[in-house]
Amino acid sequence: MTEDQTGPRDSVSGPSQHVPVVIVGAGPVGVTAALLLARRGVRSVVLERHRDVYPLPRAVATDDEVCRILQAAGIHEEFAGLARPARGLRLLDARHRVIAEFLRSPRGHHGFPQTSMFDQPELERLLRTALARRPECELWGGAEVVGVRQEGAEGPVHVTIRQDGSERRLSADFVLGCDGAGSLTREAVGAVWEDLRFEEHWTVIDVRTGLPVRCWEGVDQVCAPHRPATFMRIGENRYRWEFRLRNTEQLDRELLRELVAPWVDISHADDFHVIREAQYTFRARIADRWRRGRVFVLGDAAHLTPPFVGQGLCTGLRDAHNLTWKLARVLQQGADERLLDSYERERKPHARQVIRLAVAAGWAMTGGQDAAAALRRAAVGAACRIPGVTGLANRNLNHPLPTGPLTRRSRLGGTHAPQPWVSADGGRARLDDVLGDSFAVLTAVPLTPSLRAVADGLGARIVHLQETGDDGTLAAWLRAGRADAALLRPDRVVLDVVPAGGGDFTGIAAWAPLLSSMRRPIEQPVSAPLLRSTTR
Ligand SMILES: O=C(O)/C=C/c1cccc(O)c1
Repeated sequence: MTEDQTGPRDSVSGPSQHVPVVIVGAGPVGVTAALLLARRGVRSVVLERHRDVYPLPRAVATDDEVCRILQAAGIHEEFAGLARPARGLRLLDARHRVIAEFLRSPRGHHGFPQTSMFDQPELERLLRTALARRPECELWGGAEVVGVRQEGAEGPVHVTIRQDGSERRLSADFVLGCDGAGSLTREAVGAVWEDLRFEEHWTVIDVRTGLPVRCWEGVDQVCAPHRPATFMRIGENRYRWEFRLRNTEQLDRELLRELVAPWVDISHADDFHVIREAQYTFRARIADRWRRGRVFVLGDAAHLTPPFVGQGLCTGLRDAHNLTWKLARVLQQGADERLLDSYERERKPHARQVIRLAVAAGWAMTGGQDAAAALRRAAVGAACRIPGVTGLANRNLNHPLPTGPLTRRSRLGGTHAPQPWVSADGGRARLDDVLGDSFAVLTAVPLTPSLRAVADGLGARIVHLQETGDDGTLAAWLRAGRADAALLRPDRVVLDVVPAGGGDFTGIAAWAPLLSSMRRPIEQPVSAPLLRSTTR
């Protein structure tokens, strides 16, 4: 990528420090990526142009898969202390009658509440505290990245940084651009936005109040083309409203009183403090490429989604989870760099689907003022048939990643394994805490020596379902997937299965060459039927 570089070429003299990974941007995606790498022993420097956490809230929601990612980063318990499980999402009509209700479970497939609300600055402080505990990570505040350039096809990436009035340079094996919508790294990757055709101006207000607020402890989406709105409780006495104002409107106290009246009466009250008011242009966009050479983009640098399904930050954290274990395998085990091609291939279709769902939800709230639109909205209540709105029922999108070398075609391939509580050391633990940070095999039957050798080649933990002491979730899941055993990637996605009745991992010929470590090649069994006895 020498010819497609961003920023000054060699304006900085002197030797540059080398680090395996440079992460541009210390928002939640960047810091989570650093923590996930650190858990695998990969060193990184996180560069952030601001010195402190941005003090105002932006993202407000996580789903259960994202809580699992925070678990992998080692902060889920602290996060639970500041998050508030939500009951779900309701679509209301202009008169605030419920048209459709999508309830979220307090314990979803991943073992966490399917929707939780939180305050972003609190999450960011938590992430940074966790980062400060890791010797593998450094966070450089006040460090603005002004150039990213890879030396040749195989060479290191040079990052030019402006800090305290002077420029310095870092070189890295890989650079992760977690630098948001205005990403400089995206330019370095040579990406352009694909417009997914949604652009609306909304006003977001965050409020602190002790007044009684009519609230069902979930998210309200008001589907009223003249006055669409979103409302949710974020904390003990913290609330968020989002309104699409008319072009001529100014949000003064009188208009605010009128807008929030369906939820709270502020006519005679002082105790209603707007702690933030911001104008946003909600957009739907996806970068046409997410990687060039050893430079990647993640989060808002790669995709922008309207907030109507609460998935903006979640999508970025999924990117970090998907990419970091692969990078670690390349850096530490000498795995083939083609492994990294799967990042964009797996993540982009999912991000696109999330954006489409958010656009559909936005359309349900705002689209059309004619009689046909009114009828369509009425139909939502009856059958939830507005295109995309049915997807809200399953908005945490536990749909399979596309089939590829690391997601073999089978009933379970590319899906996440569930996470029940299991027995551990005489107590109880979440499954992932027992599995550790690497690959894992969940098996209902004893493994043959050759399958065991494959698992060993991956450094996989082998867990026999008879011994997990879970509530039967795992056995039922394997049965439903018609599998005797499932091979899980470090991000808990099913890489491959041993089909019910025995056999080999079905796709080993595709994934073994990508995952092989230079130190410990994975041997492919010639024929490896499972032993059918129950003894080992
Ligand atoms: O579908 C859910 O459970 C939550 C959706 C959500 C969360 C946060 C903000 C939103 O506009 C929607």
